[in-house]
Amino acid sequence: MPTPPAAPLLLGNEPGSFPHSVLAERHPAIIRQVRDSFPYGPGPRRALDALLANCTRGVVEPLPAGAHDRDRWDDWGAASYAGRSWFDLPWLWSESWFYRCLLEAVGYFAPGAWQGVDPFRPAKLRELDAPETDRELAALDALADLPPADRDRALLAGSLWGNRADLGFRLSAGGTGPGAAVPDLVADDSDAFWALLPGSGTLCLVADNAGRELVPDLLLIAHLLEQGRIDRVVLHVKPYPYYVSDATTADVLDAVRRIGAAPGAAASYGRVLWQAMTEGRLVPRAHAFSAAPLPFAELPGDLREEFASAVVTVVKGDLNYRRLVGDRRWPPTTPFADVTARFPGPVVALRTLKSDVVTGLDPATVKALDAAEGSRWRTGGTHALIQVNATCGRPGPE
Ligand SMILES: O=P(O)(O)OC[C@H]1O[C@](O)(CO)[C@@H](O)[C@@H]1O
Repeated sequence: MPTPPAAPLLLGNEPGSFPHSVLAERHPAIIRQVRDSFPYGPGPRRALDALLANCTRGVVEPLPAGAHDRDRWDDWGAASYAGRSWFDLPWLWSESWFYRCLLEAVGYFAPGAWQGVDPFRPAKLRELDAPETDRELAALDALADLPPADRDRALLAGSLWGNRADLGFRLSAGGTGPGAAVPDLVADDSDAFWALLPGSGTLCLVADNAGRELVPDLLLIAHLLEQGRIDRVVLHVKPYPYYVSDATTADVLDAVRRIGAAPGAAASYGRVLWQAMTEGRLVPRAHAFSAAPLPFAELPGDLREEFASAVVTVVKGDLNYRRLVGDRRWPPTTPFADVTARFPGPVVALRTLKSDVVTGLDPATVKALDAAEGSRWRTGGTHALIQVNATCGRPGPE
C-alpha cells in the first residue's frame, strides 16, 4: 500500500503551540519535581541547574565521551543536531533527549551509589499505592459475573482509559454524558481487535505508563492468557525511566506484586501473571529502541522481526501513537491504514488523545469535535481511540 505524502514534522519552535509549551514550561517543571524527589547532593543539583539553562536557552551538546550509549545517540541524531537549539529540532527528538540528559544529571548511568535510582519512582509508587488503584482492583469482583463478551469489553476499556490514568473500568466503551456533542471514543475498531486473537501465538504489547495504566494493561493481559485468547505476551517496556511515568521492568514487577497482594478477584489475576512470567508466557522486554527519539518507521531489524511474527502488536498511549504514525501534522482524516502501512505486522493503537497528532477520523467526527471544543479535543486526554490495521505486514489477496 502506498504511504501518503509526509505531512510536516512537529517542531517545538512555534510559541503558543503545545510542543513549545512542553519544552519551555513542562521540562523545567519536571526538573523541579526531580530536584524535590530525592536529597540529591551538590553535584546532581548543579547538573540539574545546568540542564535547566541548557534545555530552555542553550543548544544540544554531545553526551560525555565515556557515556555507554554515546555512539547510539550519535546515530539517532545527536551528532548532527549538536549546536542547534532544542526548539528547532523535531519535537519527538528533543523530548527524548531531555529524558536522556536528565538521567545523566542525576547519575543514573554512572557507577556509584545513585546508579539505577529512578528519579520518578516516588511519584510512580504514590500512584500505585493510591486508593483509586484499590477501587479499580476491587471492581474486578463485579466482572466475574458478567458474560465473557462484557468482561472482554470492560478490560479493554480499562486498559484504554488507563492511559488517561484517572478512570476506573467502564463497562461500555462510550461513556459520554447525555447531550455531549461528540462521543469520547472518536474511533472504535474494537471488534477488529478481538477478531485478531485466534487463541494462539504471541501478542506484543508496547506499554506506556506505569502505575494506573500498567495495572489495567496487566489485567487485560492476564485475562487474554487465562481465557486462552493468546498463549504468550511480550511486554515492551522502557530500558530506563522516561517521560516521567513510562513503565520499566521494575514498574512491571511492582504492579504484578500490587495486583497479587490485593483482596478479592484481583489476587487471582496476580497469580495468573506471576505464573505466566515464571513459565515464559509473559516476557518483559526492554529494547533500547523503546526509548529512541525516532518513529517506528525506523524500527531496527530485530524488533521488525518480532512484531512481524506476533499475531498482533498493541501500541499503548499517546507517545507510542506519535511514533507509530509519525509525529507530524497529519490531516486528521488521513487513513490510519496508510500511515501504518509499513508496520511489520497487524497493529492496534489504544490511546487517549494528548497531543496534536491524530489520523483515521471520519470528517463528520472532526467537524463535530472542532465545533464543540476548538482544538482542545486533541490534547486534553478527554477523548480516546481504538484503531486497527489488520493487514500490515501480511500478504494481500492474490
Ligand atoms: O503517556 P502518554 O500517553 O504517552 O503521553 C505522553 C505525552 O506527553 C507529551 O509528550 C507531553 O510531554 C504528550 O504530548 C505525549 O505524547
